Amino acid sequence: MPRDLAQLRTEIDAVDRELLAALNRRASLANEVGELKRGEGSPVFRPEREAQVIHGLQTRNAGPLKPENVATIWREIMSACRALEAPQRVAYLGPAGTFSEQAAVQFFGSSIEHVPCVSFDEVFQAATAGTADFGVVPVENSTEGVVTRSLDLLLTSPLHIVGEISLLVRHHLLRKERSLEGIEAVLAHPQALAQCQGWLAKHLPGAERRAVASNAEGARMAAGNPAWAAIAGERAGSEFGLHIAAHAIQDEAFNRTRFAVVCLPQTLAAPQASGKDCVSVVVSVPNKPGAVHDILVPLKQHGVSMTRFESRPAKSGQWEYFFFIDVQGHPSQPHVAAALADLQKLCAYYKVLGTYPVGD
Ligand SMILES: O=C(O)C(=O)C[C@]1(C(=O)O)C=C[C@@H](O)C=C1
Repeated sequence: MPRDLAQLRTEIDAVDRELLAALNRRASLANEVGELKRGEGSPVFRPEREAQVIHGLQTRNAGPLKPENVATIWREIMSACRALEAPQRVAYLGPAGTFSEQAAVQFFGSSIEHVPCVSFDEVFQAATAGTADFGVVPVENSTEGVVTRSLDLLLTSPLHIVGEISLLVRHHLLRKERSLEGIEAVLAHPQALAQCQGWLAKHLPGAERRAVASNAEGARMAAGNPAWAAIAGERAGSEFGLHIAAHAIQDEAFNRTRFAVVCLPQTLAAPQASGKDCVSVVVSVPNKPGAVHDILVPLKQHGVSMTRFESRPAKSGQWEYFFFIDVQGHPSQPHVAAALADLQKLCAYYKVLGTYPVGD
C-alpha cells in the first residue's frame, strides 16, 4: 500500500530532525577544530580537506542524489562550519550581482563576509592589506581569452593562488523595459561587450557600447535610465529590478570564465595534495632561439601534463615575454617536483603562483 502525502511528509520531517541534529553535531566538532586552530595559529580554510570531503562523499554516494547535488550541499555545510570557526572575508569585483560575486559564493559557500571592490586592482589591494582574507578574480574566458589585468597583477603581487572555480557565464540584455525598442546605449564591462559583440552588431547596431567598471555597475546605471540597457547575469537583474529583454546573448553558448582564488601566503600555506591538483608558475626565458621549446622539454621528460600556456608582454620594449604555465599534479609528487626543478634551471625568472585543487 503506497504511503499518502501526509505520511511521506511526516517521514520527511523525521529525517529533517535527524539531519538537523547531525549537522549540529558536525558544527560543534568544527567549533572544536576552530579552537585547536586558534591555539596553533593555523588557517581555518583548508581547500584540500574540503575537496577530499566532497570527493569522498561523492564516491560513497548511493543516490538518488546526483554527485553535483552532494557537492553543492556539502560546500554550504562546510561554509557554515567554517564561518563558526572564523568568518572569512572575500573580496571580488562588485557591486552585488557580478559573476565574480557568484564565483566567490560558489567557491566559499554563502557563509562569507562580502568585500565588493571597484576594480581588480582593489581586490588585490584588499587581500594584500588584510581588509579581506581572500580575493576572487577572473583569469580566463573561453570566448575572449585571458583577463590580462588579472595576470599582470598576479605577476607583481605577493598573493598566491589557492583555488580556482569556473562558471558558465550567460549574459542577458537587461533593462527597465521588456523590449529592444529605444535602446540608445548598452553598458557593460569591456569583457562582456566583447563576448556579445556578434549579437550586438546584429540586434542593436545603432546603440552606443559603453564600457563601465563592472556588469553589475552597468545594471545599476541602466535601472536609472530607460534608454540604457546593461549586459549582465540574472543575479544583477534581480538585484536592480531589471527585466531580461533578451536571454543568453553571448556569442558562444558555452561561454565559461575561470576565476582564481588568491590570498597572502600567511593566510593559507600551499594546500596539501587533494589528489587532483594543479601548479601555476610564471616564467621568463632568455630571448634566444629555441628557449620556449626548451622549457617544455622537462615537462615531457618527467611525464607532466601542461593544461595552460599563456604569454604576456614583459613591458620591457624588448619583445620579451612572461609565460603563465599550469601543470597537473602536486609538488609532493616526485615527477612533478623534478619537472619543475628542471624547468626552473632554464628560466631567467621563475615564480610559483600557487598549488591548488583543480576546480569544477
Ligand atoms: O577539517 C578542518 O580543518 C575543518 O576546519 C573542518 C572543515 C569542515 O567543515 O569539514 C571546515 C573548514 C575547513 O576549510 C575544512 C573542513
